[in-house]
Amino acid sequence: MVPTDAEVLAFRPNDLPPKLEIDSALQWKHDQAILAIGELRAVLPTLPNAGLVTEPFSRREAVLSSRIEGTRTGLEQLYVFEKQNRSPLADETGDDRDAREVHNYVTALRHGVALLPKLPIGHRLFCEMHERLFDGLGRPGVEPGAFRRQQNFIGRSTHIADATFVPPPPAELAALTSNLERYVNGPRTFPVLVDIAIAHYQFEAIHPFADGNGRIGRILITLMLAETGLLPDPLLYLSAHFEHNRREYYDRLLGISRGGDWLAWVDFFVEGVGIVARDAARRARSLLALREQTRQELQESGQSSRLFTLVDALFATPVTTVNQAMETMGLSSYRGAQKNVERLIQAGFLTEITGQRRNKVYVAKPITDLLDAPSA
Ligand SMILES: Nc1ncnc2c1ncn2[C@@H]1O[C@H](COP(=O)(O)OP(=O)(O)OP(=O)(O)O)[C@@H](O)[C@H]1O
Repeated sequence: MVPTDAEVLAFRPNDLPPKLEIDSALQWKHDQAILAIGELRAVLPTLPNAGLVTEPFSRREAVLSSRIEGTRTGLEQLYVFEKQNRSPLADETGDDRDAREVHNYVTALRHGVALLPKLPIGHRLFCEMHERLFDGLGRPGVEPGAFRRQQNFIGRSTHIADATFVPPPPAELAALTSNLERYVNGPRTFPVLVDIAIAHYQFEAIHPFADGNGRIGRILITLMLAETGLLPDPLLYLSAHFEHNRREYYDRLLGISRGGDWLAWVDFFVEGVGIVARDAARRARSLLALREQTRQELQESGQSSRLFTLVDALFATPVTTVNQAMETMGLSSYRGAQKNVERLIQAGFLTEITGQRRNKVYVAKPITDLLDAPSA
């Protein structure tokens, strides 16, 4: 514990690595999780292209990770925001910030992945992603891309004295982050998923930003998973597991700071990896099956192969407009594109969602439903 200028004691996490004994039960769970990742990896060569899953999975992650912290934007609204740069929810609230924040998560994640070959996972990379996460949000007290200069705390009350957890004071952040950076980029200390669980906890315990720590820390998990080479693309996201078990997620993190209970957290994390990897493999297979079925139905009803181009584009981004469809299909006539969109509406594949006379937006509901479906 270290003093703060708010007259409460703050928690300073110990430098990594922690003292941790991996027992045979945890090792077994770890091996099962690695097998589940292998199951997901095995689906990839059967896909026409990786974008069929990487694009939609990153959107699903953005929605779920942001939802842990209370945003309301769903998958469909995110897609519409990306298409129109405005949120359908803004009609009720006049406020686009919720959707923009989820969209920013996609951008921050993508930016982090793009920087991976150039930067070590650490201070600069975290700040680069944080800058994207808060871009254009104008959140008071948050400096996008910069570590906090103030003491912060976690808890329901607005008084630090009643906080559940008080992270280290700003003066400690640089040294703690350097230690985390050395750990993350150094040789593995524990089995790989255990090291990633440790890094996520440490990042959350440091809580280097005024806001956005949960989300940057969850992107850190995906970046570390991508670095392991277990999967060729960033495809594995833990937010569904954390969102589903939010209380336990928070309690397990707190359990380390309060009682050094690393095992319970690592066990919860590793089990989660197995669950989300199997779920991702199932979802990828279902997407592929839906694509095959849709193509077959269109073929049987004598549709042109141009329409398949549109269907395939919808699997990467399940929202379109007539103008966009025209471009995707390489058509020169608006009317021609409109006819094709109507064919997909009749086939039950596209649904208009704005209810407007102009600027109509069409969503491929069979795809968004499949992505939105709760984990089995
Ligand atoms: N006891 C705890 N110790 C350390 N980290 C915790 C603890 N409880 C929760 N957390 C982490 O802190 C995150 C919340 O921190 P923060 O508010 O900075 O993140 P966020 O992504 O911005 O969320 P929000 O959108 O609410 O601001 C949680 O998502 C979780 O990852």
